[in-house]
Amino acid sequence: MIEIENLVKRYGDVMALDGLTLTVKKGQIYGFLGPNGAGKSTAILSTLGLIYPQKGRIRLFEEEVFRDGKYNEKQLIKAKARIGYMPENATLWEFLTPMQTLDIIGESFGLSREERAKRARELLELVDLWEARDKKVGKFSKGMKQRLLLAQALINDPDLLILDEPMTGLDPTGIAEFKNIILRQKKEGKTVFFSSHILAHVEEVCDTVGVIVRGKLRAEDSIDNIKMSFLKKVGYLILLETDKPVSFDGTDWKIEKVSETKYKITAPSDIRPEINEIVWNQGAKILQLMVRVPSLEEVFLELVEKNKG
Ligand SMILES: Nc1ncnc2c1ncn2[C@@H]1O[C@H](COP(=O)(O)OP(=O)(O)OP(=O)(O)O)[C@@H](O)[C@H]1O
Repeated sequence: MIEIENLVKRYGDVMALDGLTLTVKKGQIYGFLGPNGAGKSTAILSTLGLIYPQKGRIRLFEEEVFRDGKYNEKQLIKAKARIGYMPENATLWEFLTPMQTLDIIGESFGLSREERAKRARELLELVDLWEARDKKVGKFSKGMKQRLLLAQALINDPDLLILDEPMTGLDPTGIAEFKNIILRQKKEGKTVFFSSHILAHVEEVCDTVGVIVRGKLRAEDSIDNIKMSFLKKVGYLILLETDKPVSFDGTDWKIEKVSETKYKITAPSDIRPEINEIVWNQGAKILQLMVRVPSLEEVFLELVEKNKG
């Protein structure tokens, strides 16, 4: 659905995208994760043809829309008819009701009066705002506003939804509600690409995560696979029964002696068989061996730290 290749965007001296490459496949919920200023909004704005990168390629729905500084306007317009976009920090007309808001947006997409009324009802039910359909938006909570913005993005029944930081500023209930709506989109066969700098937003809901740091993608995979690739950093916490210290000389493992019988070991692969052998050969016994799989949070922070420059 989205293929970005070696995209470069400079704002004066600031290198916002430094050869960004990423792929979003049909039916995915793709979490575009990165710290503040990493280049997420720049990538999204480029995908929508709203800013001019200097180099690279962008394909949408398998058609090239951008190459080396130029958009193919015809293809871009065609692609955008199939995209729903929710910008970061978007504002609503506070003095209008959700019905009026969706009516105006529907009209701008060329929907007839009947279509607009039908679509508004479907969408307001979907985002759980039907009861509030005739209330002024100005009185809404942040969560209600975000859900209305999402309904707005869905007005043209898009195949691809692009959401820039949609959950920022929501409370836990708001986040849970938003995640549910996103999951429902996937069930309907839609593809969702959304950015966040908060890890908890992408965990649970995304099947694929791309991590951008300083304008480059540093990892792109399923959450499980990203964690697996960090298995080399897995730590084993070992409890031994021994009357003398055990030596791990000759291994390249990182050993931290917590006490005479307790060791924390970090190793680049699954070393469980070797640990057994070493300990056994020195007359000691393993009482407990715990594997410490890193959380996505740790993986993310590590990626950010490693690529900070
Ligand atoms: N219009 C602009 N003019 C100059 N520099 C800009 C402009 N827009 C963004 N930048 C810079 O480009 C870099 C990437 O910004 P971008 O907004 O794409 O990051 P982001 O990952 O979306 O950040 P956030 O999570 O804070 O929204 C940052 O250093 C930012 O300051």
